Amino acid sequence: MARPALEPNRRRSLSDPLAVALRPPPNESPADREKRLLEESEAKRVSESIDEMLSREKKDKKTKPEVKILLLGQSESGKSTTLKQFQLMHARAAFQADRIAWRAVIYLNLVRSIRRILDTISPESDQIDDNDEHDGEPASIIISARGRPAPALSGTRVAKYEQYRRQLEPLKDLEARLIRMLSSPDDDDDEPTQVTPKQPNWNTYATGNFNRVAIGKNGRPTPVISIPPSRSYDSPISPLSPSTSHGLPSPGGSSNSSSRSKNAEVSVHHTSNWKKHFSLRDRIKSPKSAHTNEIEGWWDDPTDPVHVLNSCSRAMLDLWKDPSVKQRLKDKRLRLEESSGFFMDEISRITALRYFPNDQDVLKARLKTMGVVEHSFIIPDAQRRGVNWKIYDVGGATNQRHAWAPYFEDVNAIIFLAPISAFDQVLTEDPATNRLDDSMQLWKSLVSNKLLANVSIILFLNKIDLLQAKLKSGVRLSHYMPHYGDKPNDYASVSEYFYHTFGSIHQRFTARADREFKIHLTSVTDTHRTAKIIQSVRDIIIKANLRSLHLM
Ligand SMILES: Nc1nc2c(ncn2[C@@H]2O[C@H](COP(=O)(O)OP(=O)(O)OP(=O)(O)O)[C@@H](O)[C@H]2O)c(=O)[nH]1
Ligand SMILES: [Mg+2]
Repeated sequence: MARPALEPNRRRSLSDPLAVALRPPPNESPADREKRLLEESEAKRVSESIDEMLSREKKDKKTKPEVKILLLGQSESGKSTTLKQFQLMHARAAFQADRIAWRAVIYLNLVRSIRRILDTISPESDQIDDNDEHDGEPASIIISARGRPAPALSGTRVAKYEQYRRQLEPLKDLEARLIRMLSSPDDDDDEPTQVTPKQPNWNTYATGNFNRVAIGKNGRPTPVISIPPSRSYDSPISPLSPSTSHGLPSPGGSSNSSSRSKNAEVSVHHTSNWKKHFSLRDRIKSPKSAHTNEIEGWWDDPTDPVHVLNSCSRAMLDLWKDPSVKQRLKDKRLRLEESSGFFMDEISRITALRYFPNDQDVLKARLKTMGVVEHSFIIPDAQRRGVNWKIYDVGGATNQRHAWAPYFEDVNAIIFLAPISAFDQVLTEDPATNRLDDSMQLWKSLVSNKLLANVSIILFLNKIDLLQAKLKSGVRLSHYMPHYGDKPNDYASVSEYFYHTFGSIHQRFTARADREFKIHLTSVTDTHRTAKIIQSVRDIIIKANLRSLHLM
């Protein structure tokens, strides 16, 4: 039998193992040969079209501008709130679709405020003050000097305390239930156990020594989920029980270990699907009716948390309006109005059966971030081309900061938030550290970080509304920052002082003096004001980005 003609590549490279492997069988029939050649030609066509697709994507990626932004700052500085403002501006439909899911968080914020009040006014809290003066310090309590809390005063007794406690007892179970609903079954396992330094050595990441966190996709740390394990709420230490309250509660825990677990802040990672229980999807009969108030919704479901809240509404209002309660909170120096997730002035609206959160409620709702959450937006540039913005919202608590560094490498801009109203507060997770000190240290280490030398930085001196209220109420900055001296204690002088202080830290320590750098005085819960600031941030970032593209 005649030997089939050698394929050209065969002739060239018989010793090539790949060519040998691809060599057709020696006794190939003409029909088999034709079939093989057809298959080979089809495979070649497919392979070429994949190559073409890949190269097109690569080209697209090169030409389609992309901007990466990191939101940084200590816990409760306002990072997630800033992100919500971006969503409001650039993904409004999705933001509004999610509003109903925030109902659970807002309920929980409200219930926790009630518990903080009850714990603070309980007669037992005086014993704790006497025995354990400085433990269990809430984040919003006044501290007497940099770091040391002022002794709490016993003062006024609340005559109706027992009555309030009894009437509000159902909220105890509701709190545990809301936490269970917000958490997913697997979340408990993800409680971060690492003890990390406040200021991780981010530079070690650049030298390849960064091995503290589990590395996930893209070589970045895998995000963690943390919801206080429900067992701490099922434990005999009952959140609302007068006989078991320990110290003053705080929004995120206290230095007292037992109260720390019961007060641990609820935090949910985006992967935990916390929105599912409160979305409208399964409840509305006709989606259209959502706009006409005709929906048959959660208020028809007797198991919905709103019923417990609604039945406790009167007692909540009485508690909050009671002058002896107000005085007691003042004596104990608990300024609840300043704390995260404050809804006490809207009890009637929020506990109404048909309560539907508005935009402002969502901005005020507090849910602590764990890990790093990526959000994408298409934002038009000056030429109306869609630019892909990736914004990373990180957890700011000290045990979360180790996860920031892997994002430093390819980020274009950082929005750093420093809550300047917090000059008289301490970190929830570390009551020995003044919040403003912590913000300044963080700021210094970021601006001097060589990995970030080419990154534009926008500084938000945030919570100016709270700063204004605090100064007006007579709290003196010089009491906490002796450097401030006898300058006027008004908003204009104090905000200028912070503007100058943070600005000069940048000037002295920056890794690159000519980077794009801008400072804004912000109140990121204020939509109108923040929209304007975001617009200017957008312009700065796009300008800096274009410049770097041209330089490349
Ligand atoms: N009054 C007022 N409240 C603010 C401001 N910025 C943020 N908040 C509130 O402060 C709380 C904490 O804000 P978040 O945005 O959750 O803080 P975060 O920086 O994301 O905190 P972590 O996730 O723990 O790192 C929320 O209840 C916000 O509504 C502000 O400028 N003024
Ligand atoms: Mg957050």
